[in-house]
Amino acid sequence: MRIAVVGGGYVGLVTGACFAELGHTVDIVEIDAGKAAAINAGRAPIHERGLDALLAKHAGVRLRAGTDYGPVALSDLAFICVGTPPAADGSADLSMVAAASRSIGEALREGKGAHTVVVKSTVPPGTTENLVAPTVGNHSHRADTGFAMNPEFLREGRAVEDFLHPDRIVIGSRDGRSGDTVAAAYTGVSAPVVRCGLTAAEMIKYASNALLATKISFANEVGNVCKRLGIDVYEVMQGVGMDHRVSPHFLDAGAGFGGSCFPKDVAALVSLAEGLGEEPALLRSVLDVNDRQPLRMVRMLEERIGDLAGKRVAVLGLAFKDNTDDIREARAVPVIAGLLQRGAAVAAYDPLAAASMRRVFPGIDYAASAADALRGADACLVMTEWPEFSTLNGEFDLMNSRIVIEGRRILSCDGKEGICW
Ligand SMILES: NC(=O)C1=CN([C@@H]2O[C@H](COP(=O)(O)OP(=O)(O)OC[C@H]3O[C@@H](n4cnc5c(N)ncnc54)[C@H](O)[C@@H]3O)[C@@H](O)[C@H]2O)C=CC1
Ligand SMILES: O=C(O)[C@H]1O[C@H](OP(=O)(O)OP(=O)(O)OC[C@H]2O[C@@H](n3ccc(=O)[nH]c3=O)[C@H](O)[C@@H]2O)[C@H](O)[C@@H](O)[C@@H]1O
Repeated sequence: MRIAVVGGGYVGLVTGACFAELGHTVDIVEIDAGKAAAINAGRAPIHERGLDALLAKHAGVRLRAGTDYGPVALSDLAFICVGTPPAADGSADLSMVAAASRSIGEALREGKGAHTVVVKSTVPPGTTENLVAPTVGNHSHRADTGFAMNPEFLREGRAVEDFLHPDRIVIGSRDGRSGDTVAAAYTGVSAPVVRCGLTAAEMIKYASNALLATKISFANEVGNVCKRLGIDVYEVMQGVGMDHRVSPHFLDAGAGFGGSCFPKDVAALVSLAEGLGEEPALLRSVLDVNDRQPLRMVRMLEERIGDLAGKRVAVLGLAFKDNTDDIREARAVPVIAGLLQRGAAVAAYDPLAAASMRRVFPGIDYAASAADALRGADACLVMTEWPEFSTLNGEFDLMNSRIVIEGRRILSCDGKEGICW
């Protein structure tokens, strides 16, 4: 099959590389010429386990990237994988989806045979039907294009594995042929396929992210009560998660959820619900609890050591989670801002994300290792679940005092004296 992937970011590049691995011929259309060149040179512009190996195997062979939409006209399937960032009011900004749809429409004017346009970006219910399909149609002047919606559930840092071994593949379509063509592209991936309408597929994605985010905020709210009671929320949630109706996943309390998706997708669902005249009280609370968690950590530290002015605080972990250099909505950002506001000096360390964070906070110290960040620190806040932090132990002895607040339950050192969450 010939597949065009529009947008070569986290989702587009992983989608393109994995479809090439499944045997398809893939063209990535990416407006950023630098990214396209890197992909063609076999260099992943993002850090994703397994991606370099796929690029080494397929770049220049079955996988090509460029800024030109020409390959769309030759494709059986064109996947839209551009960003849908939050607008100022929390709703999804669909300008990139609209622009991509226009360009796809123009390209399809030259196309022969059957084409299916597939939305993979996370978009509010109704977008494929009411924005993408009419925009493509108005610019292609064709009525024979098929449309499908195939949401993506991959996690950053585990994207290749998630794409090739998903829990399910959701395919929304308004005609059977389009849905069948998308399903055929996944031949070789073993997973149940959910077939539904376009709008239901869009809603499945929002509802999935919103439910996962809700589990985390629920665990955090219960965790805050557990803290007052002097009991361990992880022990409590382990007991709760053993009920198969709940599942043990996404019940880890701590600093709250970050990343480019949960905060924006829950906000977009809130905005959508409000626009429809609903009162999304639960979803608003999910965001509210999440917004408060990072500063709770700073306040816990103040309760513990008093005024933070002039204190040196090590912040371990800057990425929004482990195995990525992505700092979008990372919980370390409000924590560092809160520490600086209180006059503390920050020594930060992250195995991958220091360069990105330096653009946000150029004036703080960036250490080359966790040990360097901890040396001489009065306290430490752990913000990311990096596996390498789990083995830290003697390094905490380099601190002035062994006060460590875990925003992620990752430390396994013995003698957890002074260590709390
Ligand atoms: N990052 C993630 O883990 C996941 C993201 N999603 C969703 O997938 C979508 C894409 O997200 P990311 O890949 O993270 O975004 P991204 O920002 O990393 O990548 C989007 C890419 O599209 C390119 N682009 C923008 N407009 C274009 C146009 N008109 N033509 C060609 N290329 C264009 C940009 O230059 C950028 O490289 C979003 O809707 C997001 O919510 C869904 C599942 C997982
Ligand atoms: O739509 C998306 O973009 C993606 O959003 C999330 O993936 P991702 O944001 O990459 O990362 P997660 O592993 O879900 O973690 C998100 C945040 O929640 C936090 N988290 C996660 C689990 C938990 O129990 N507690 C918790 O605080 C993590 O530390 C991280 O900050 C979803 O897990 C993916 O299924 C989805 O495709």
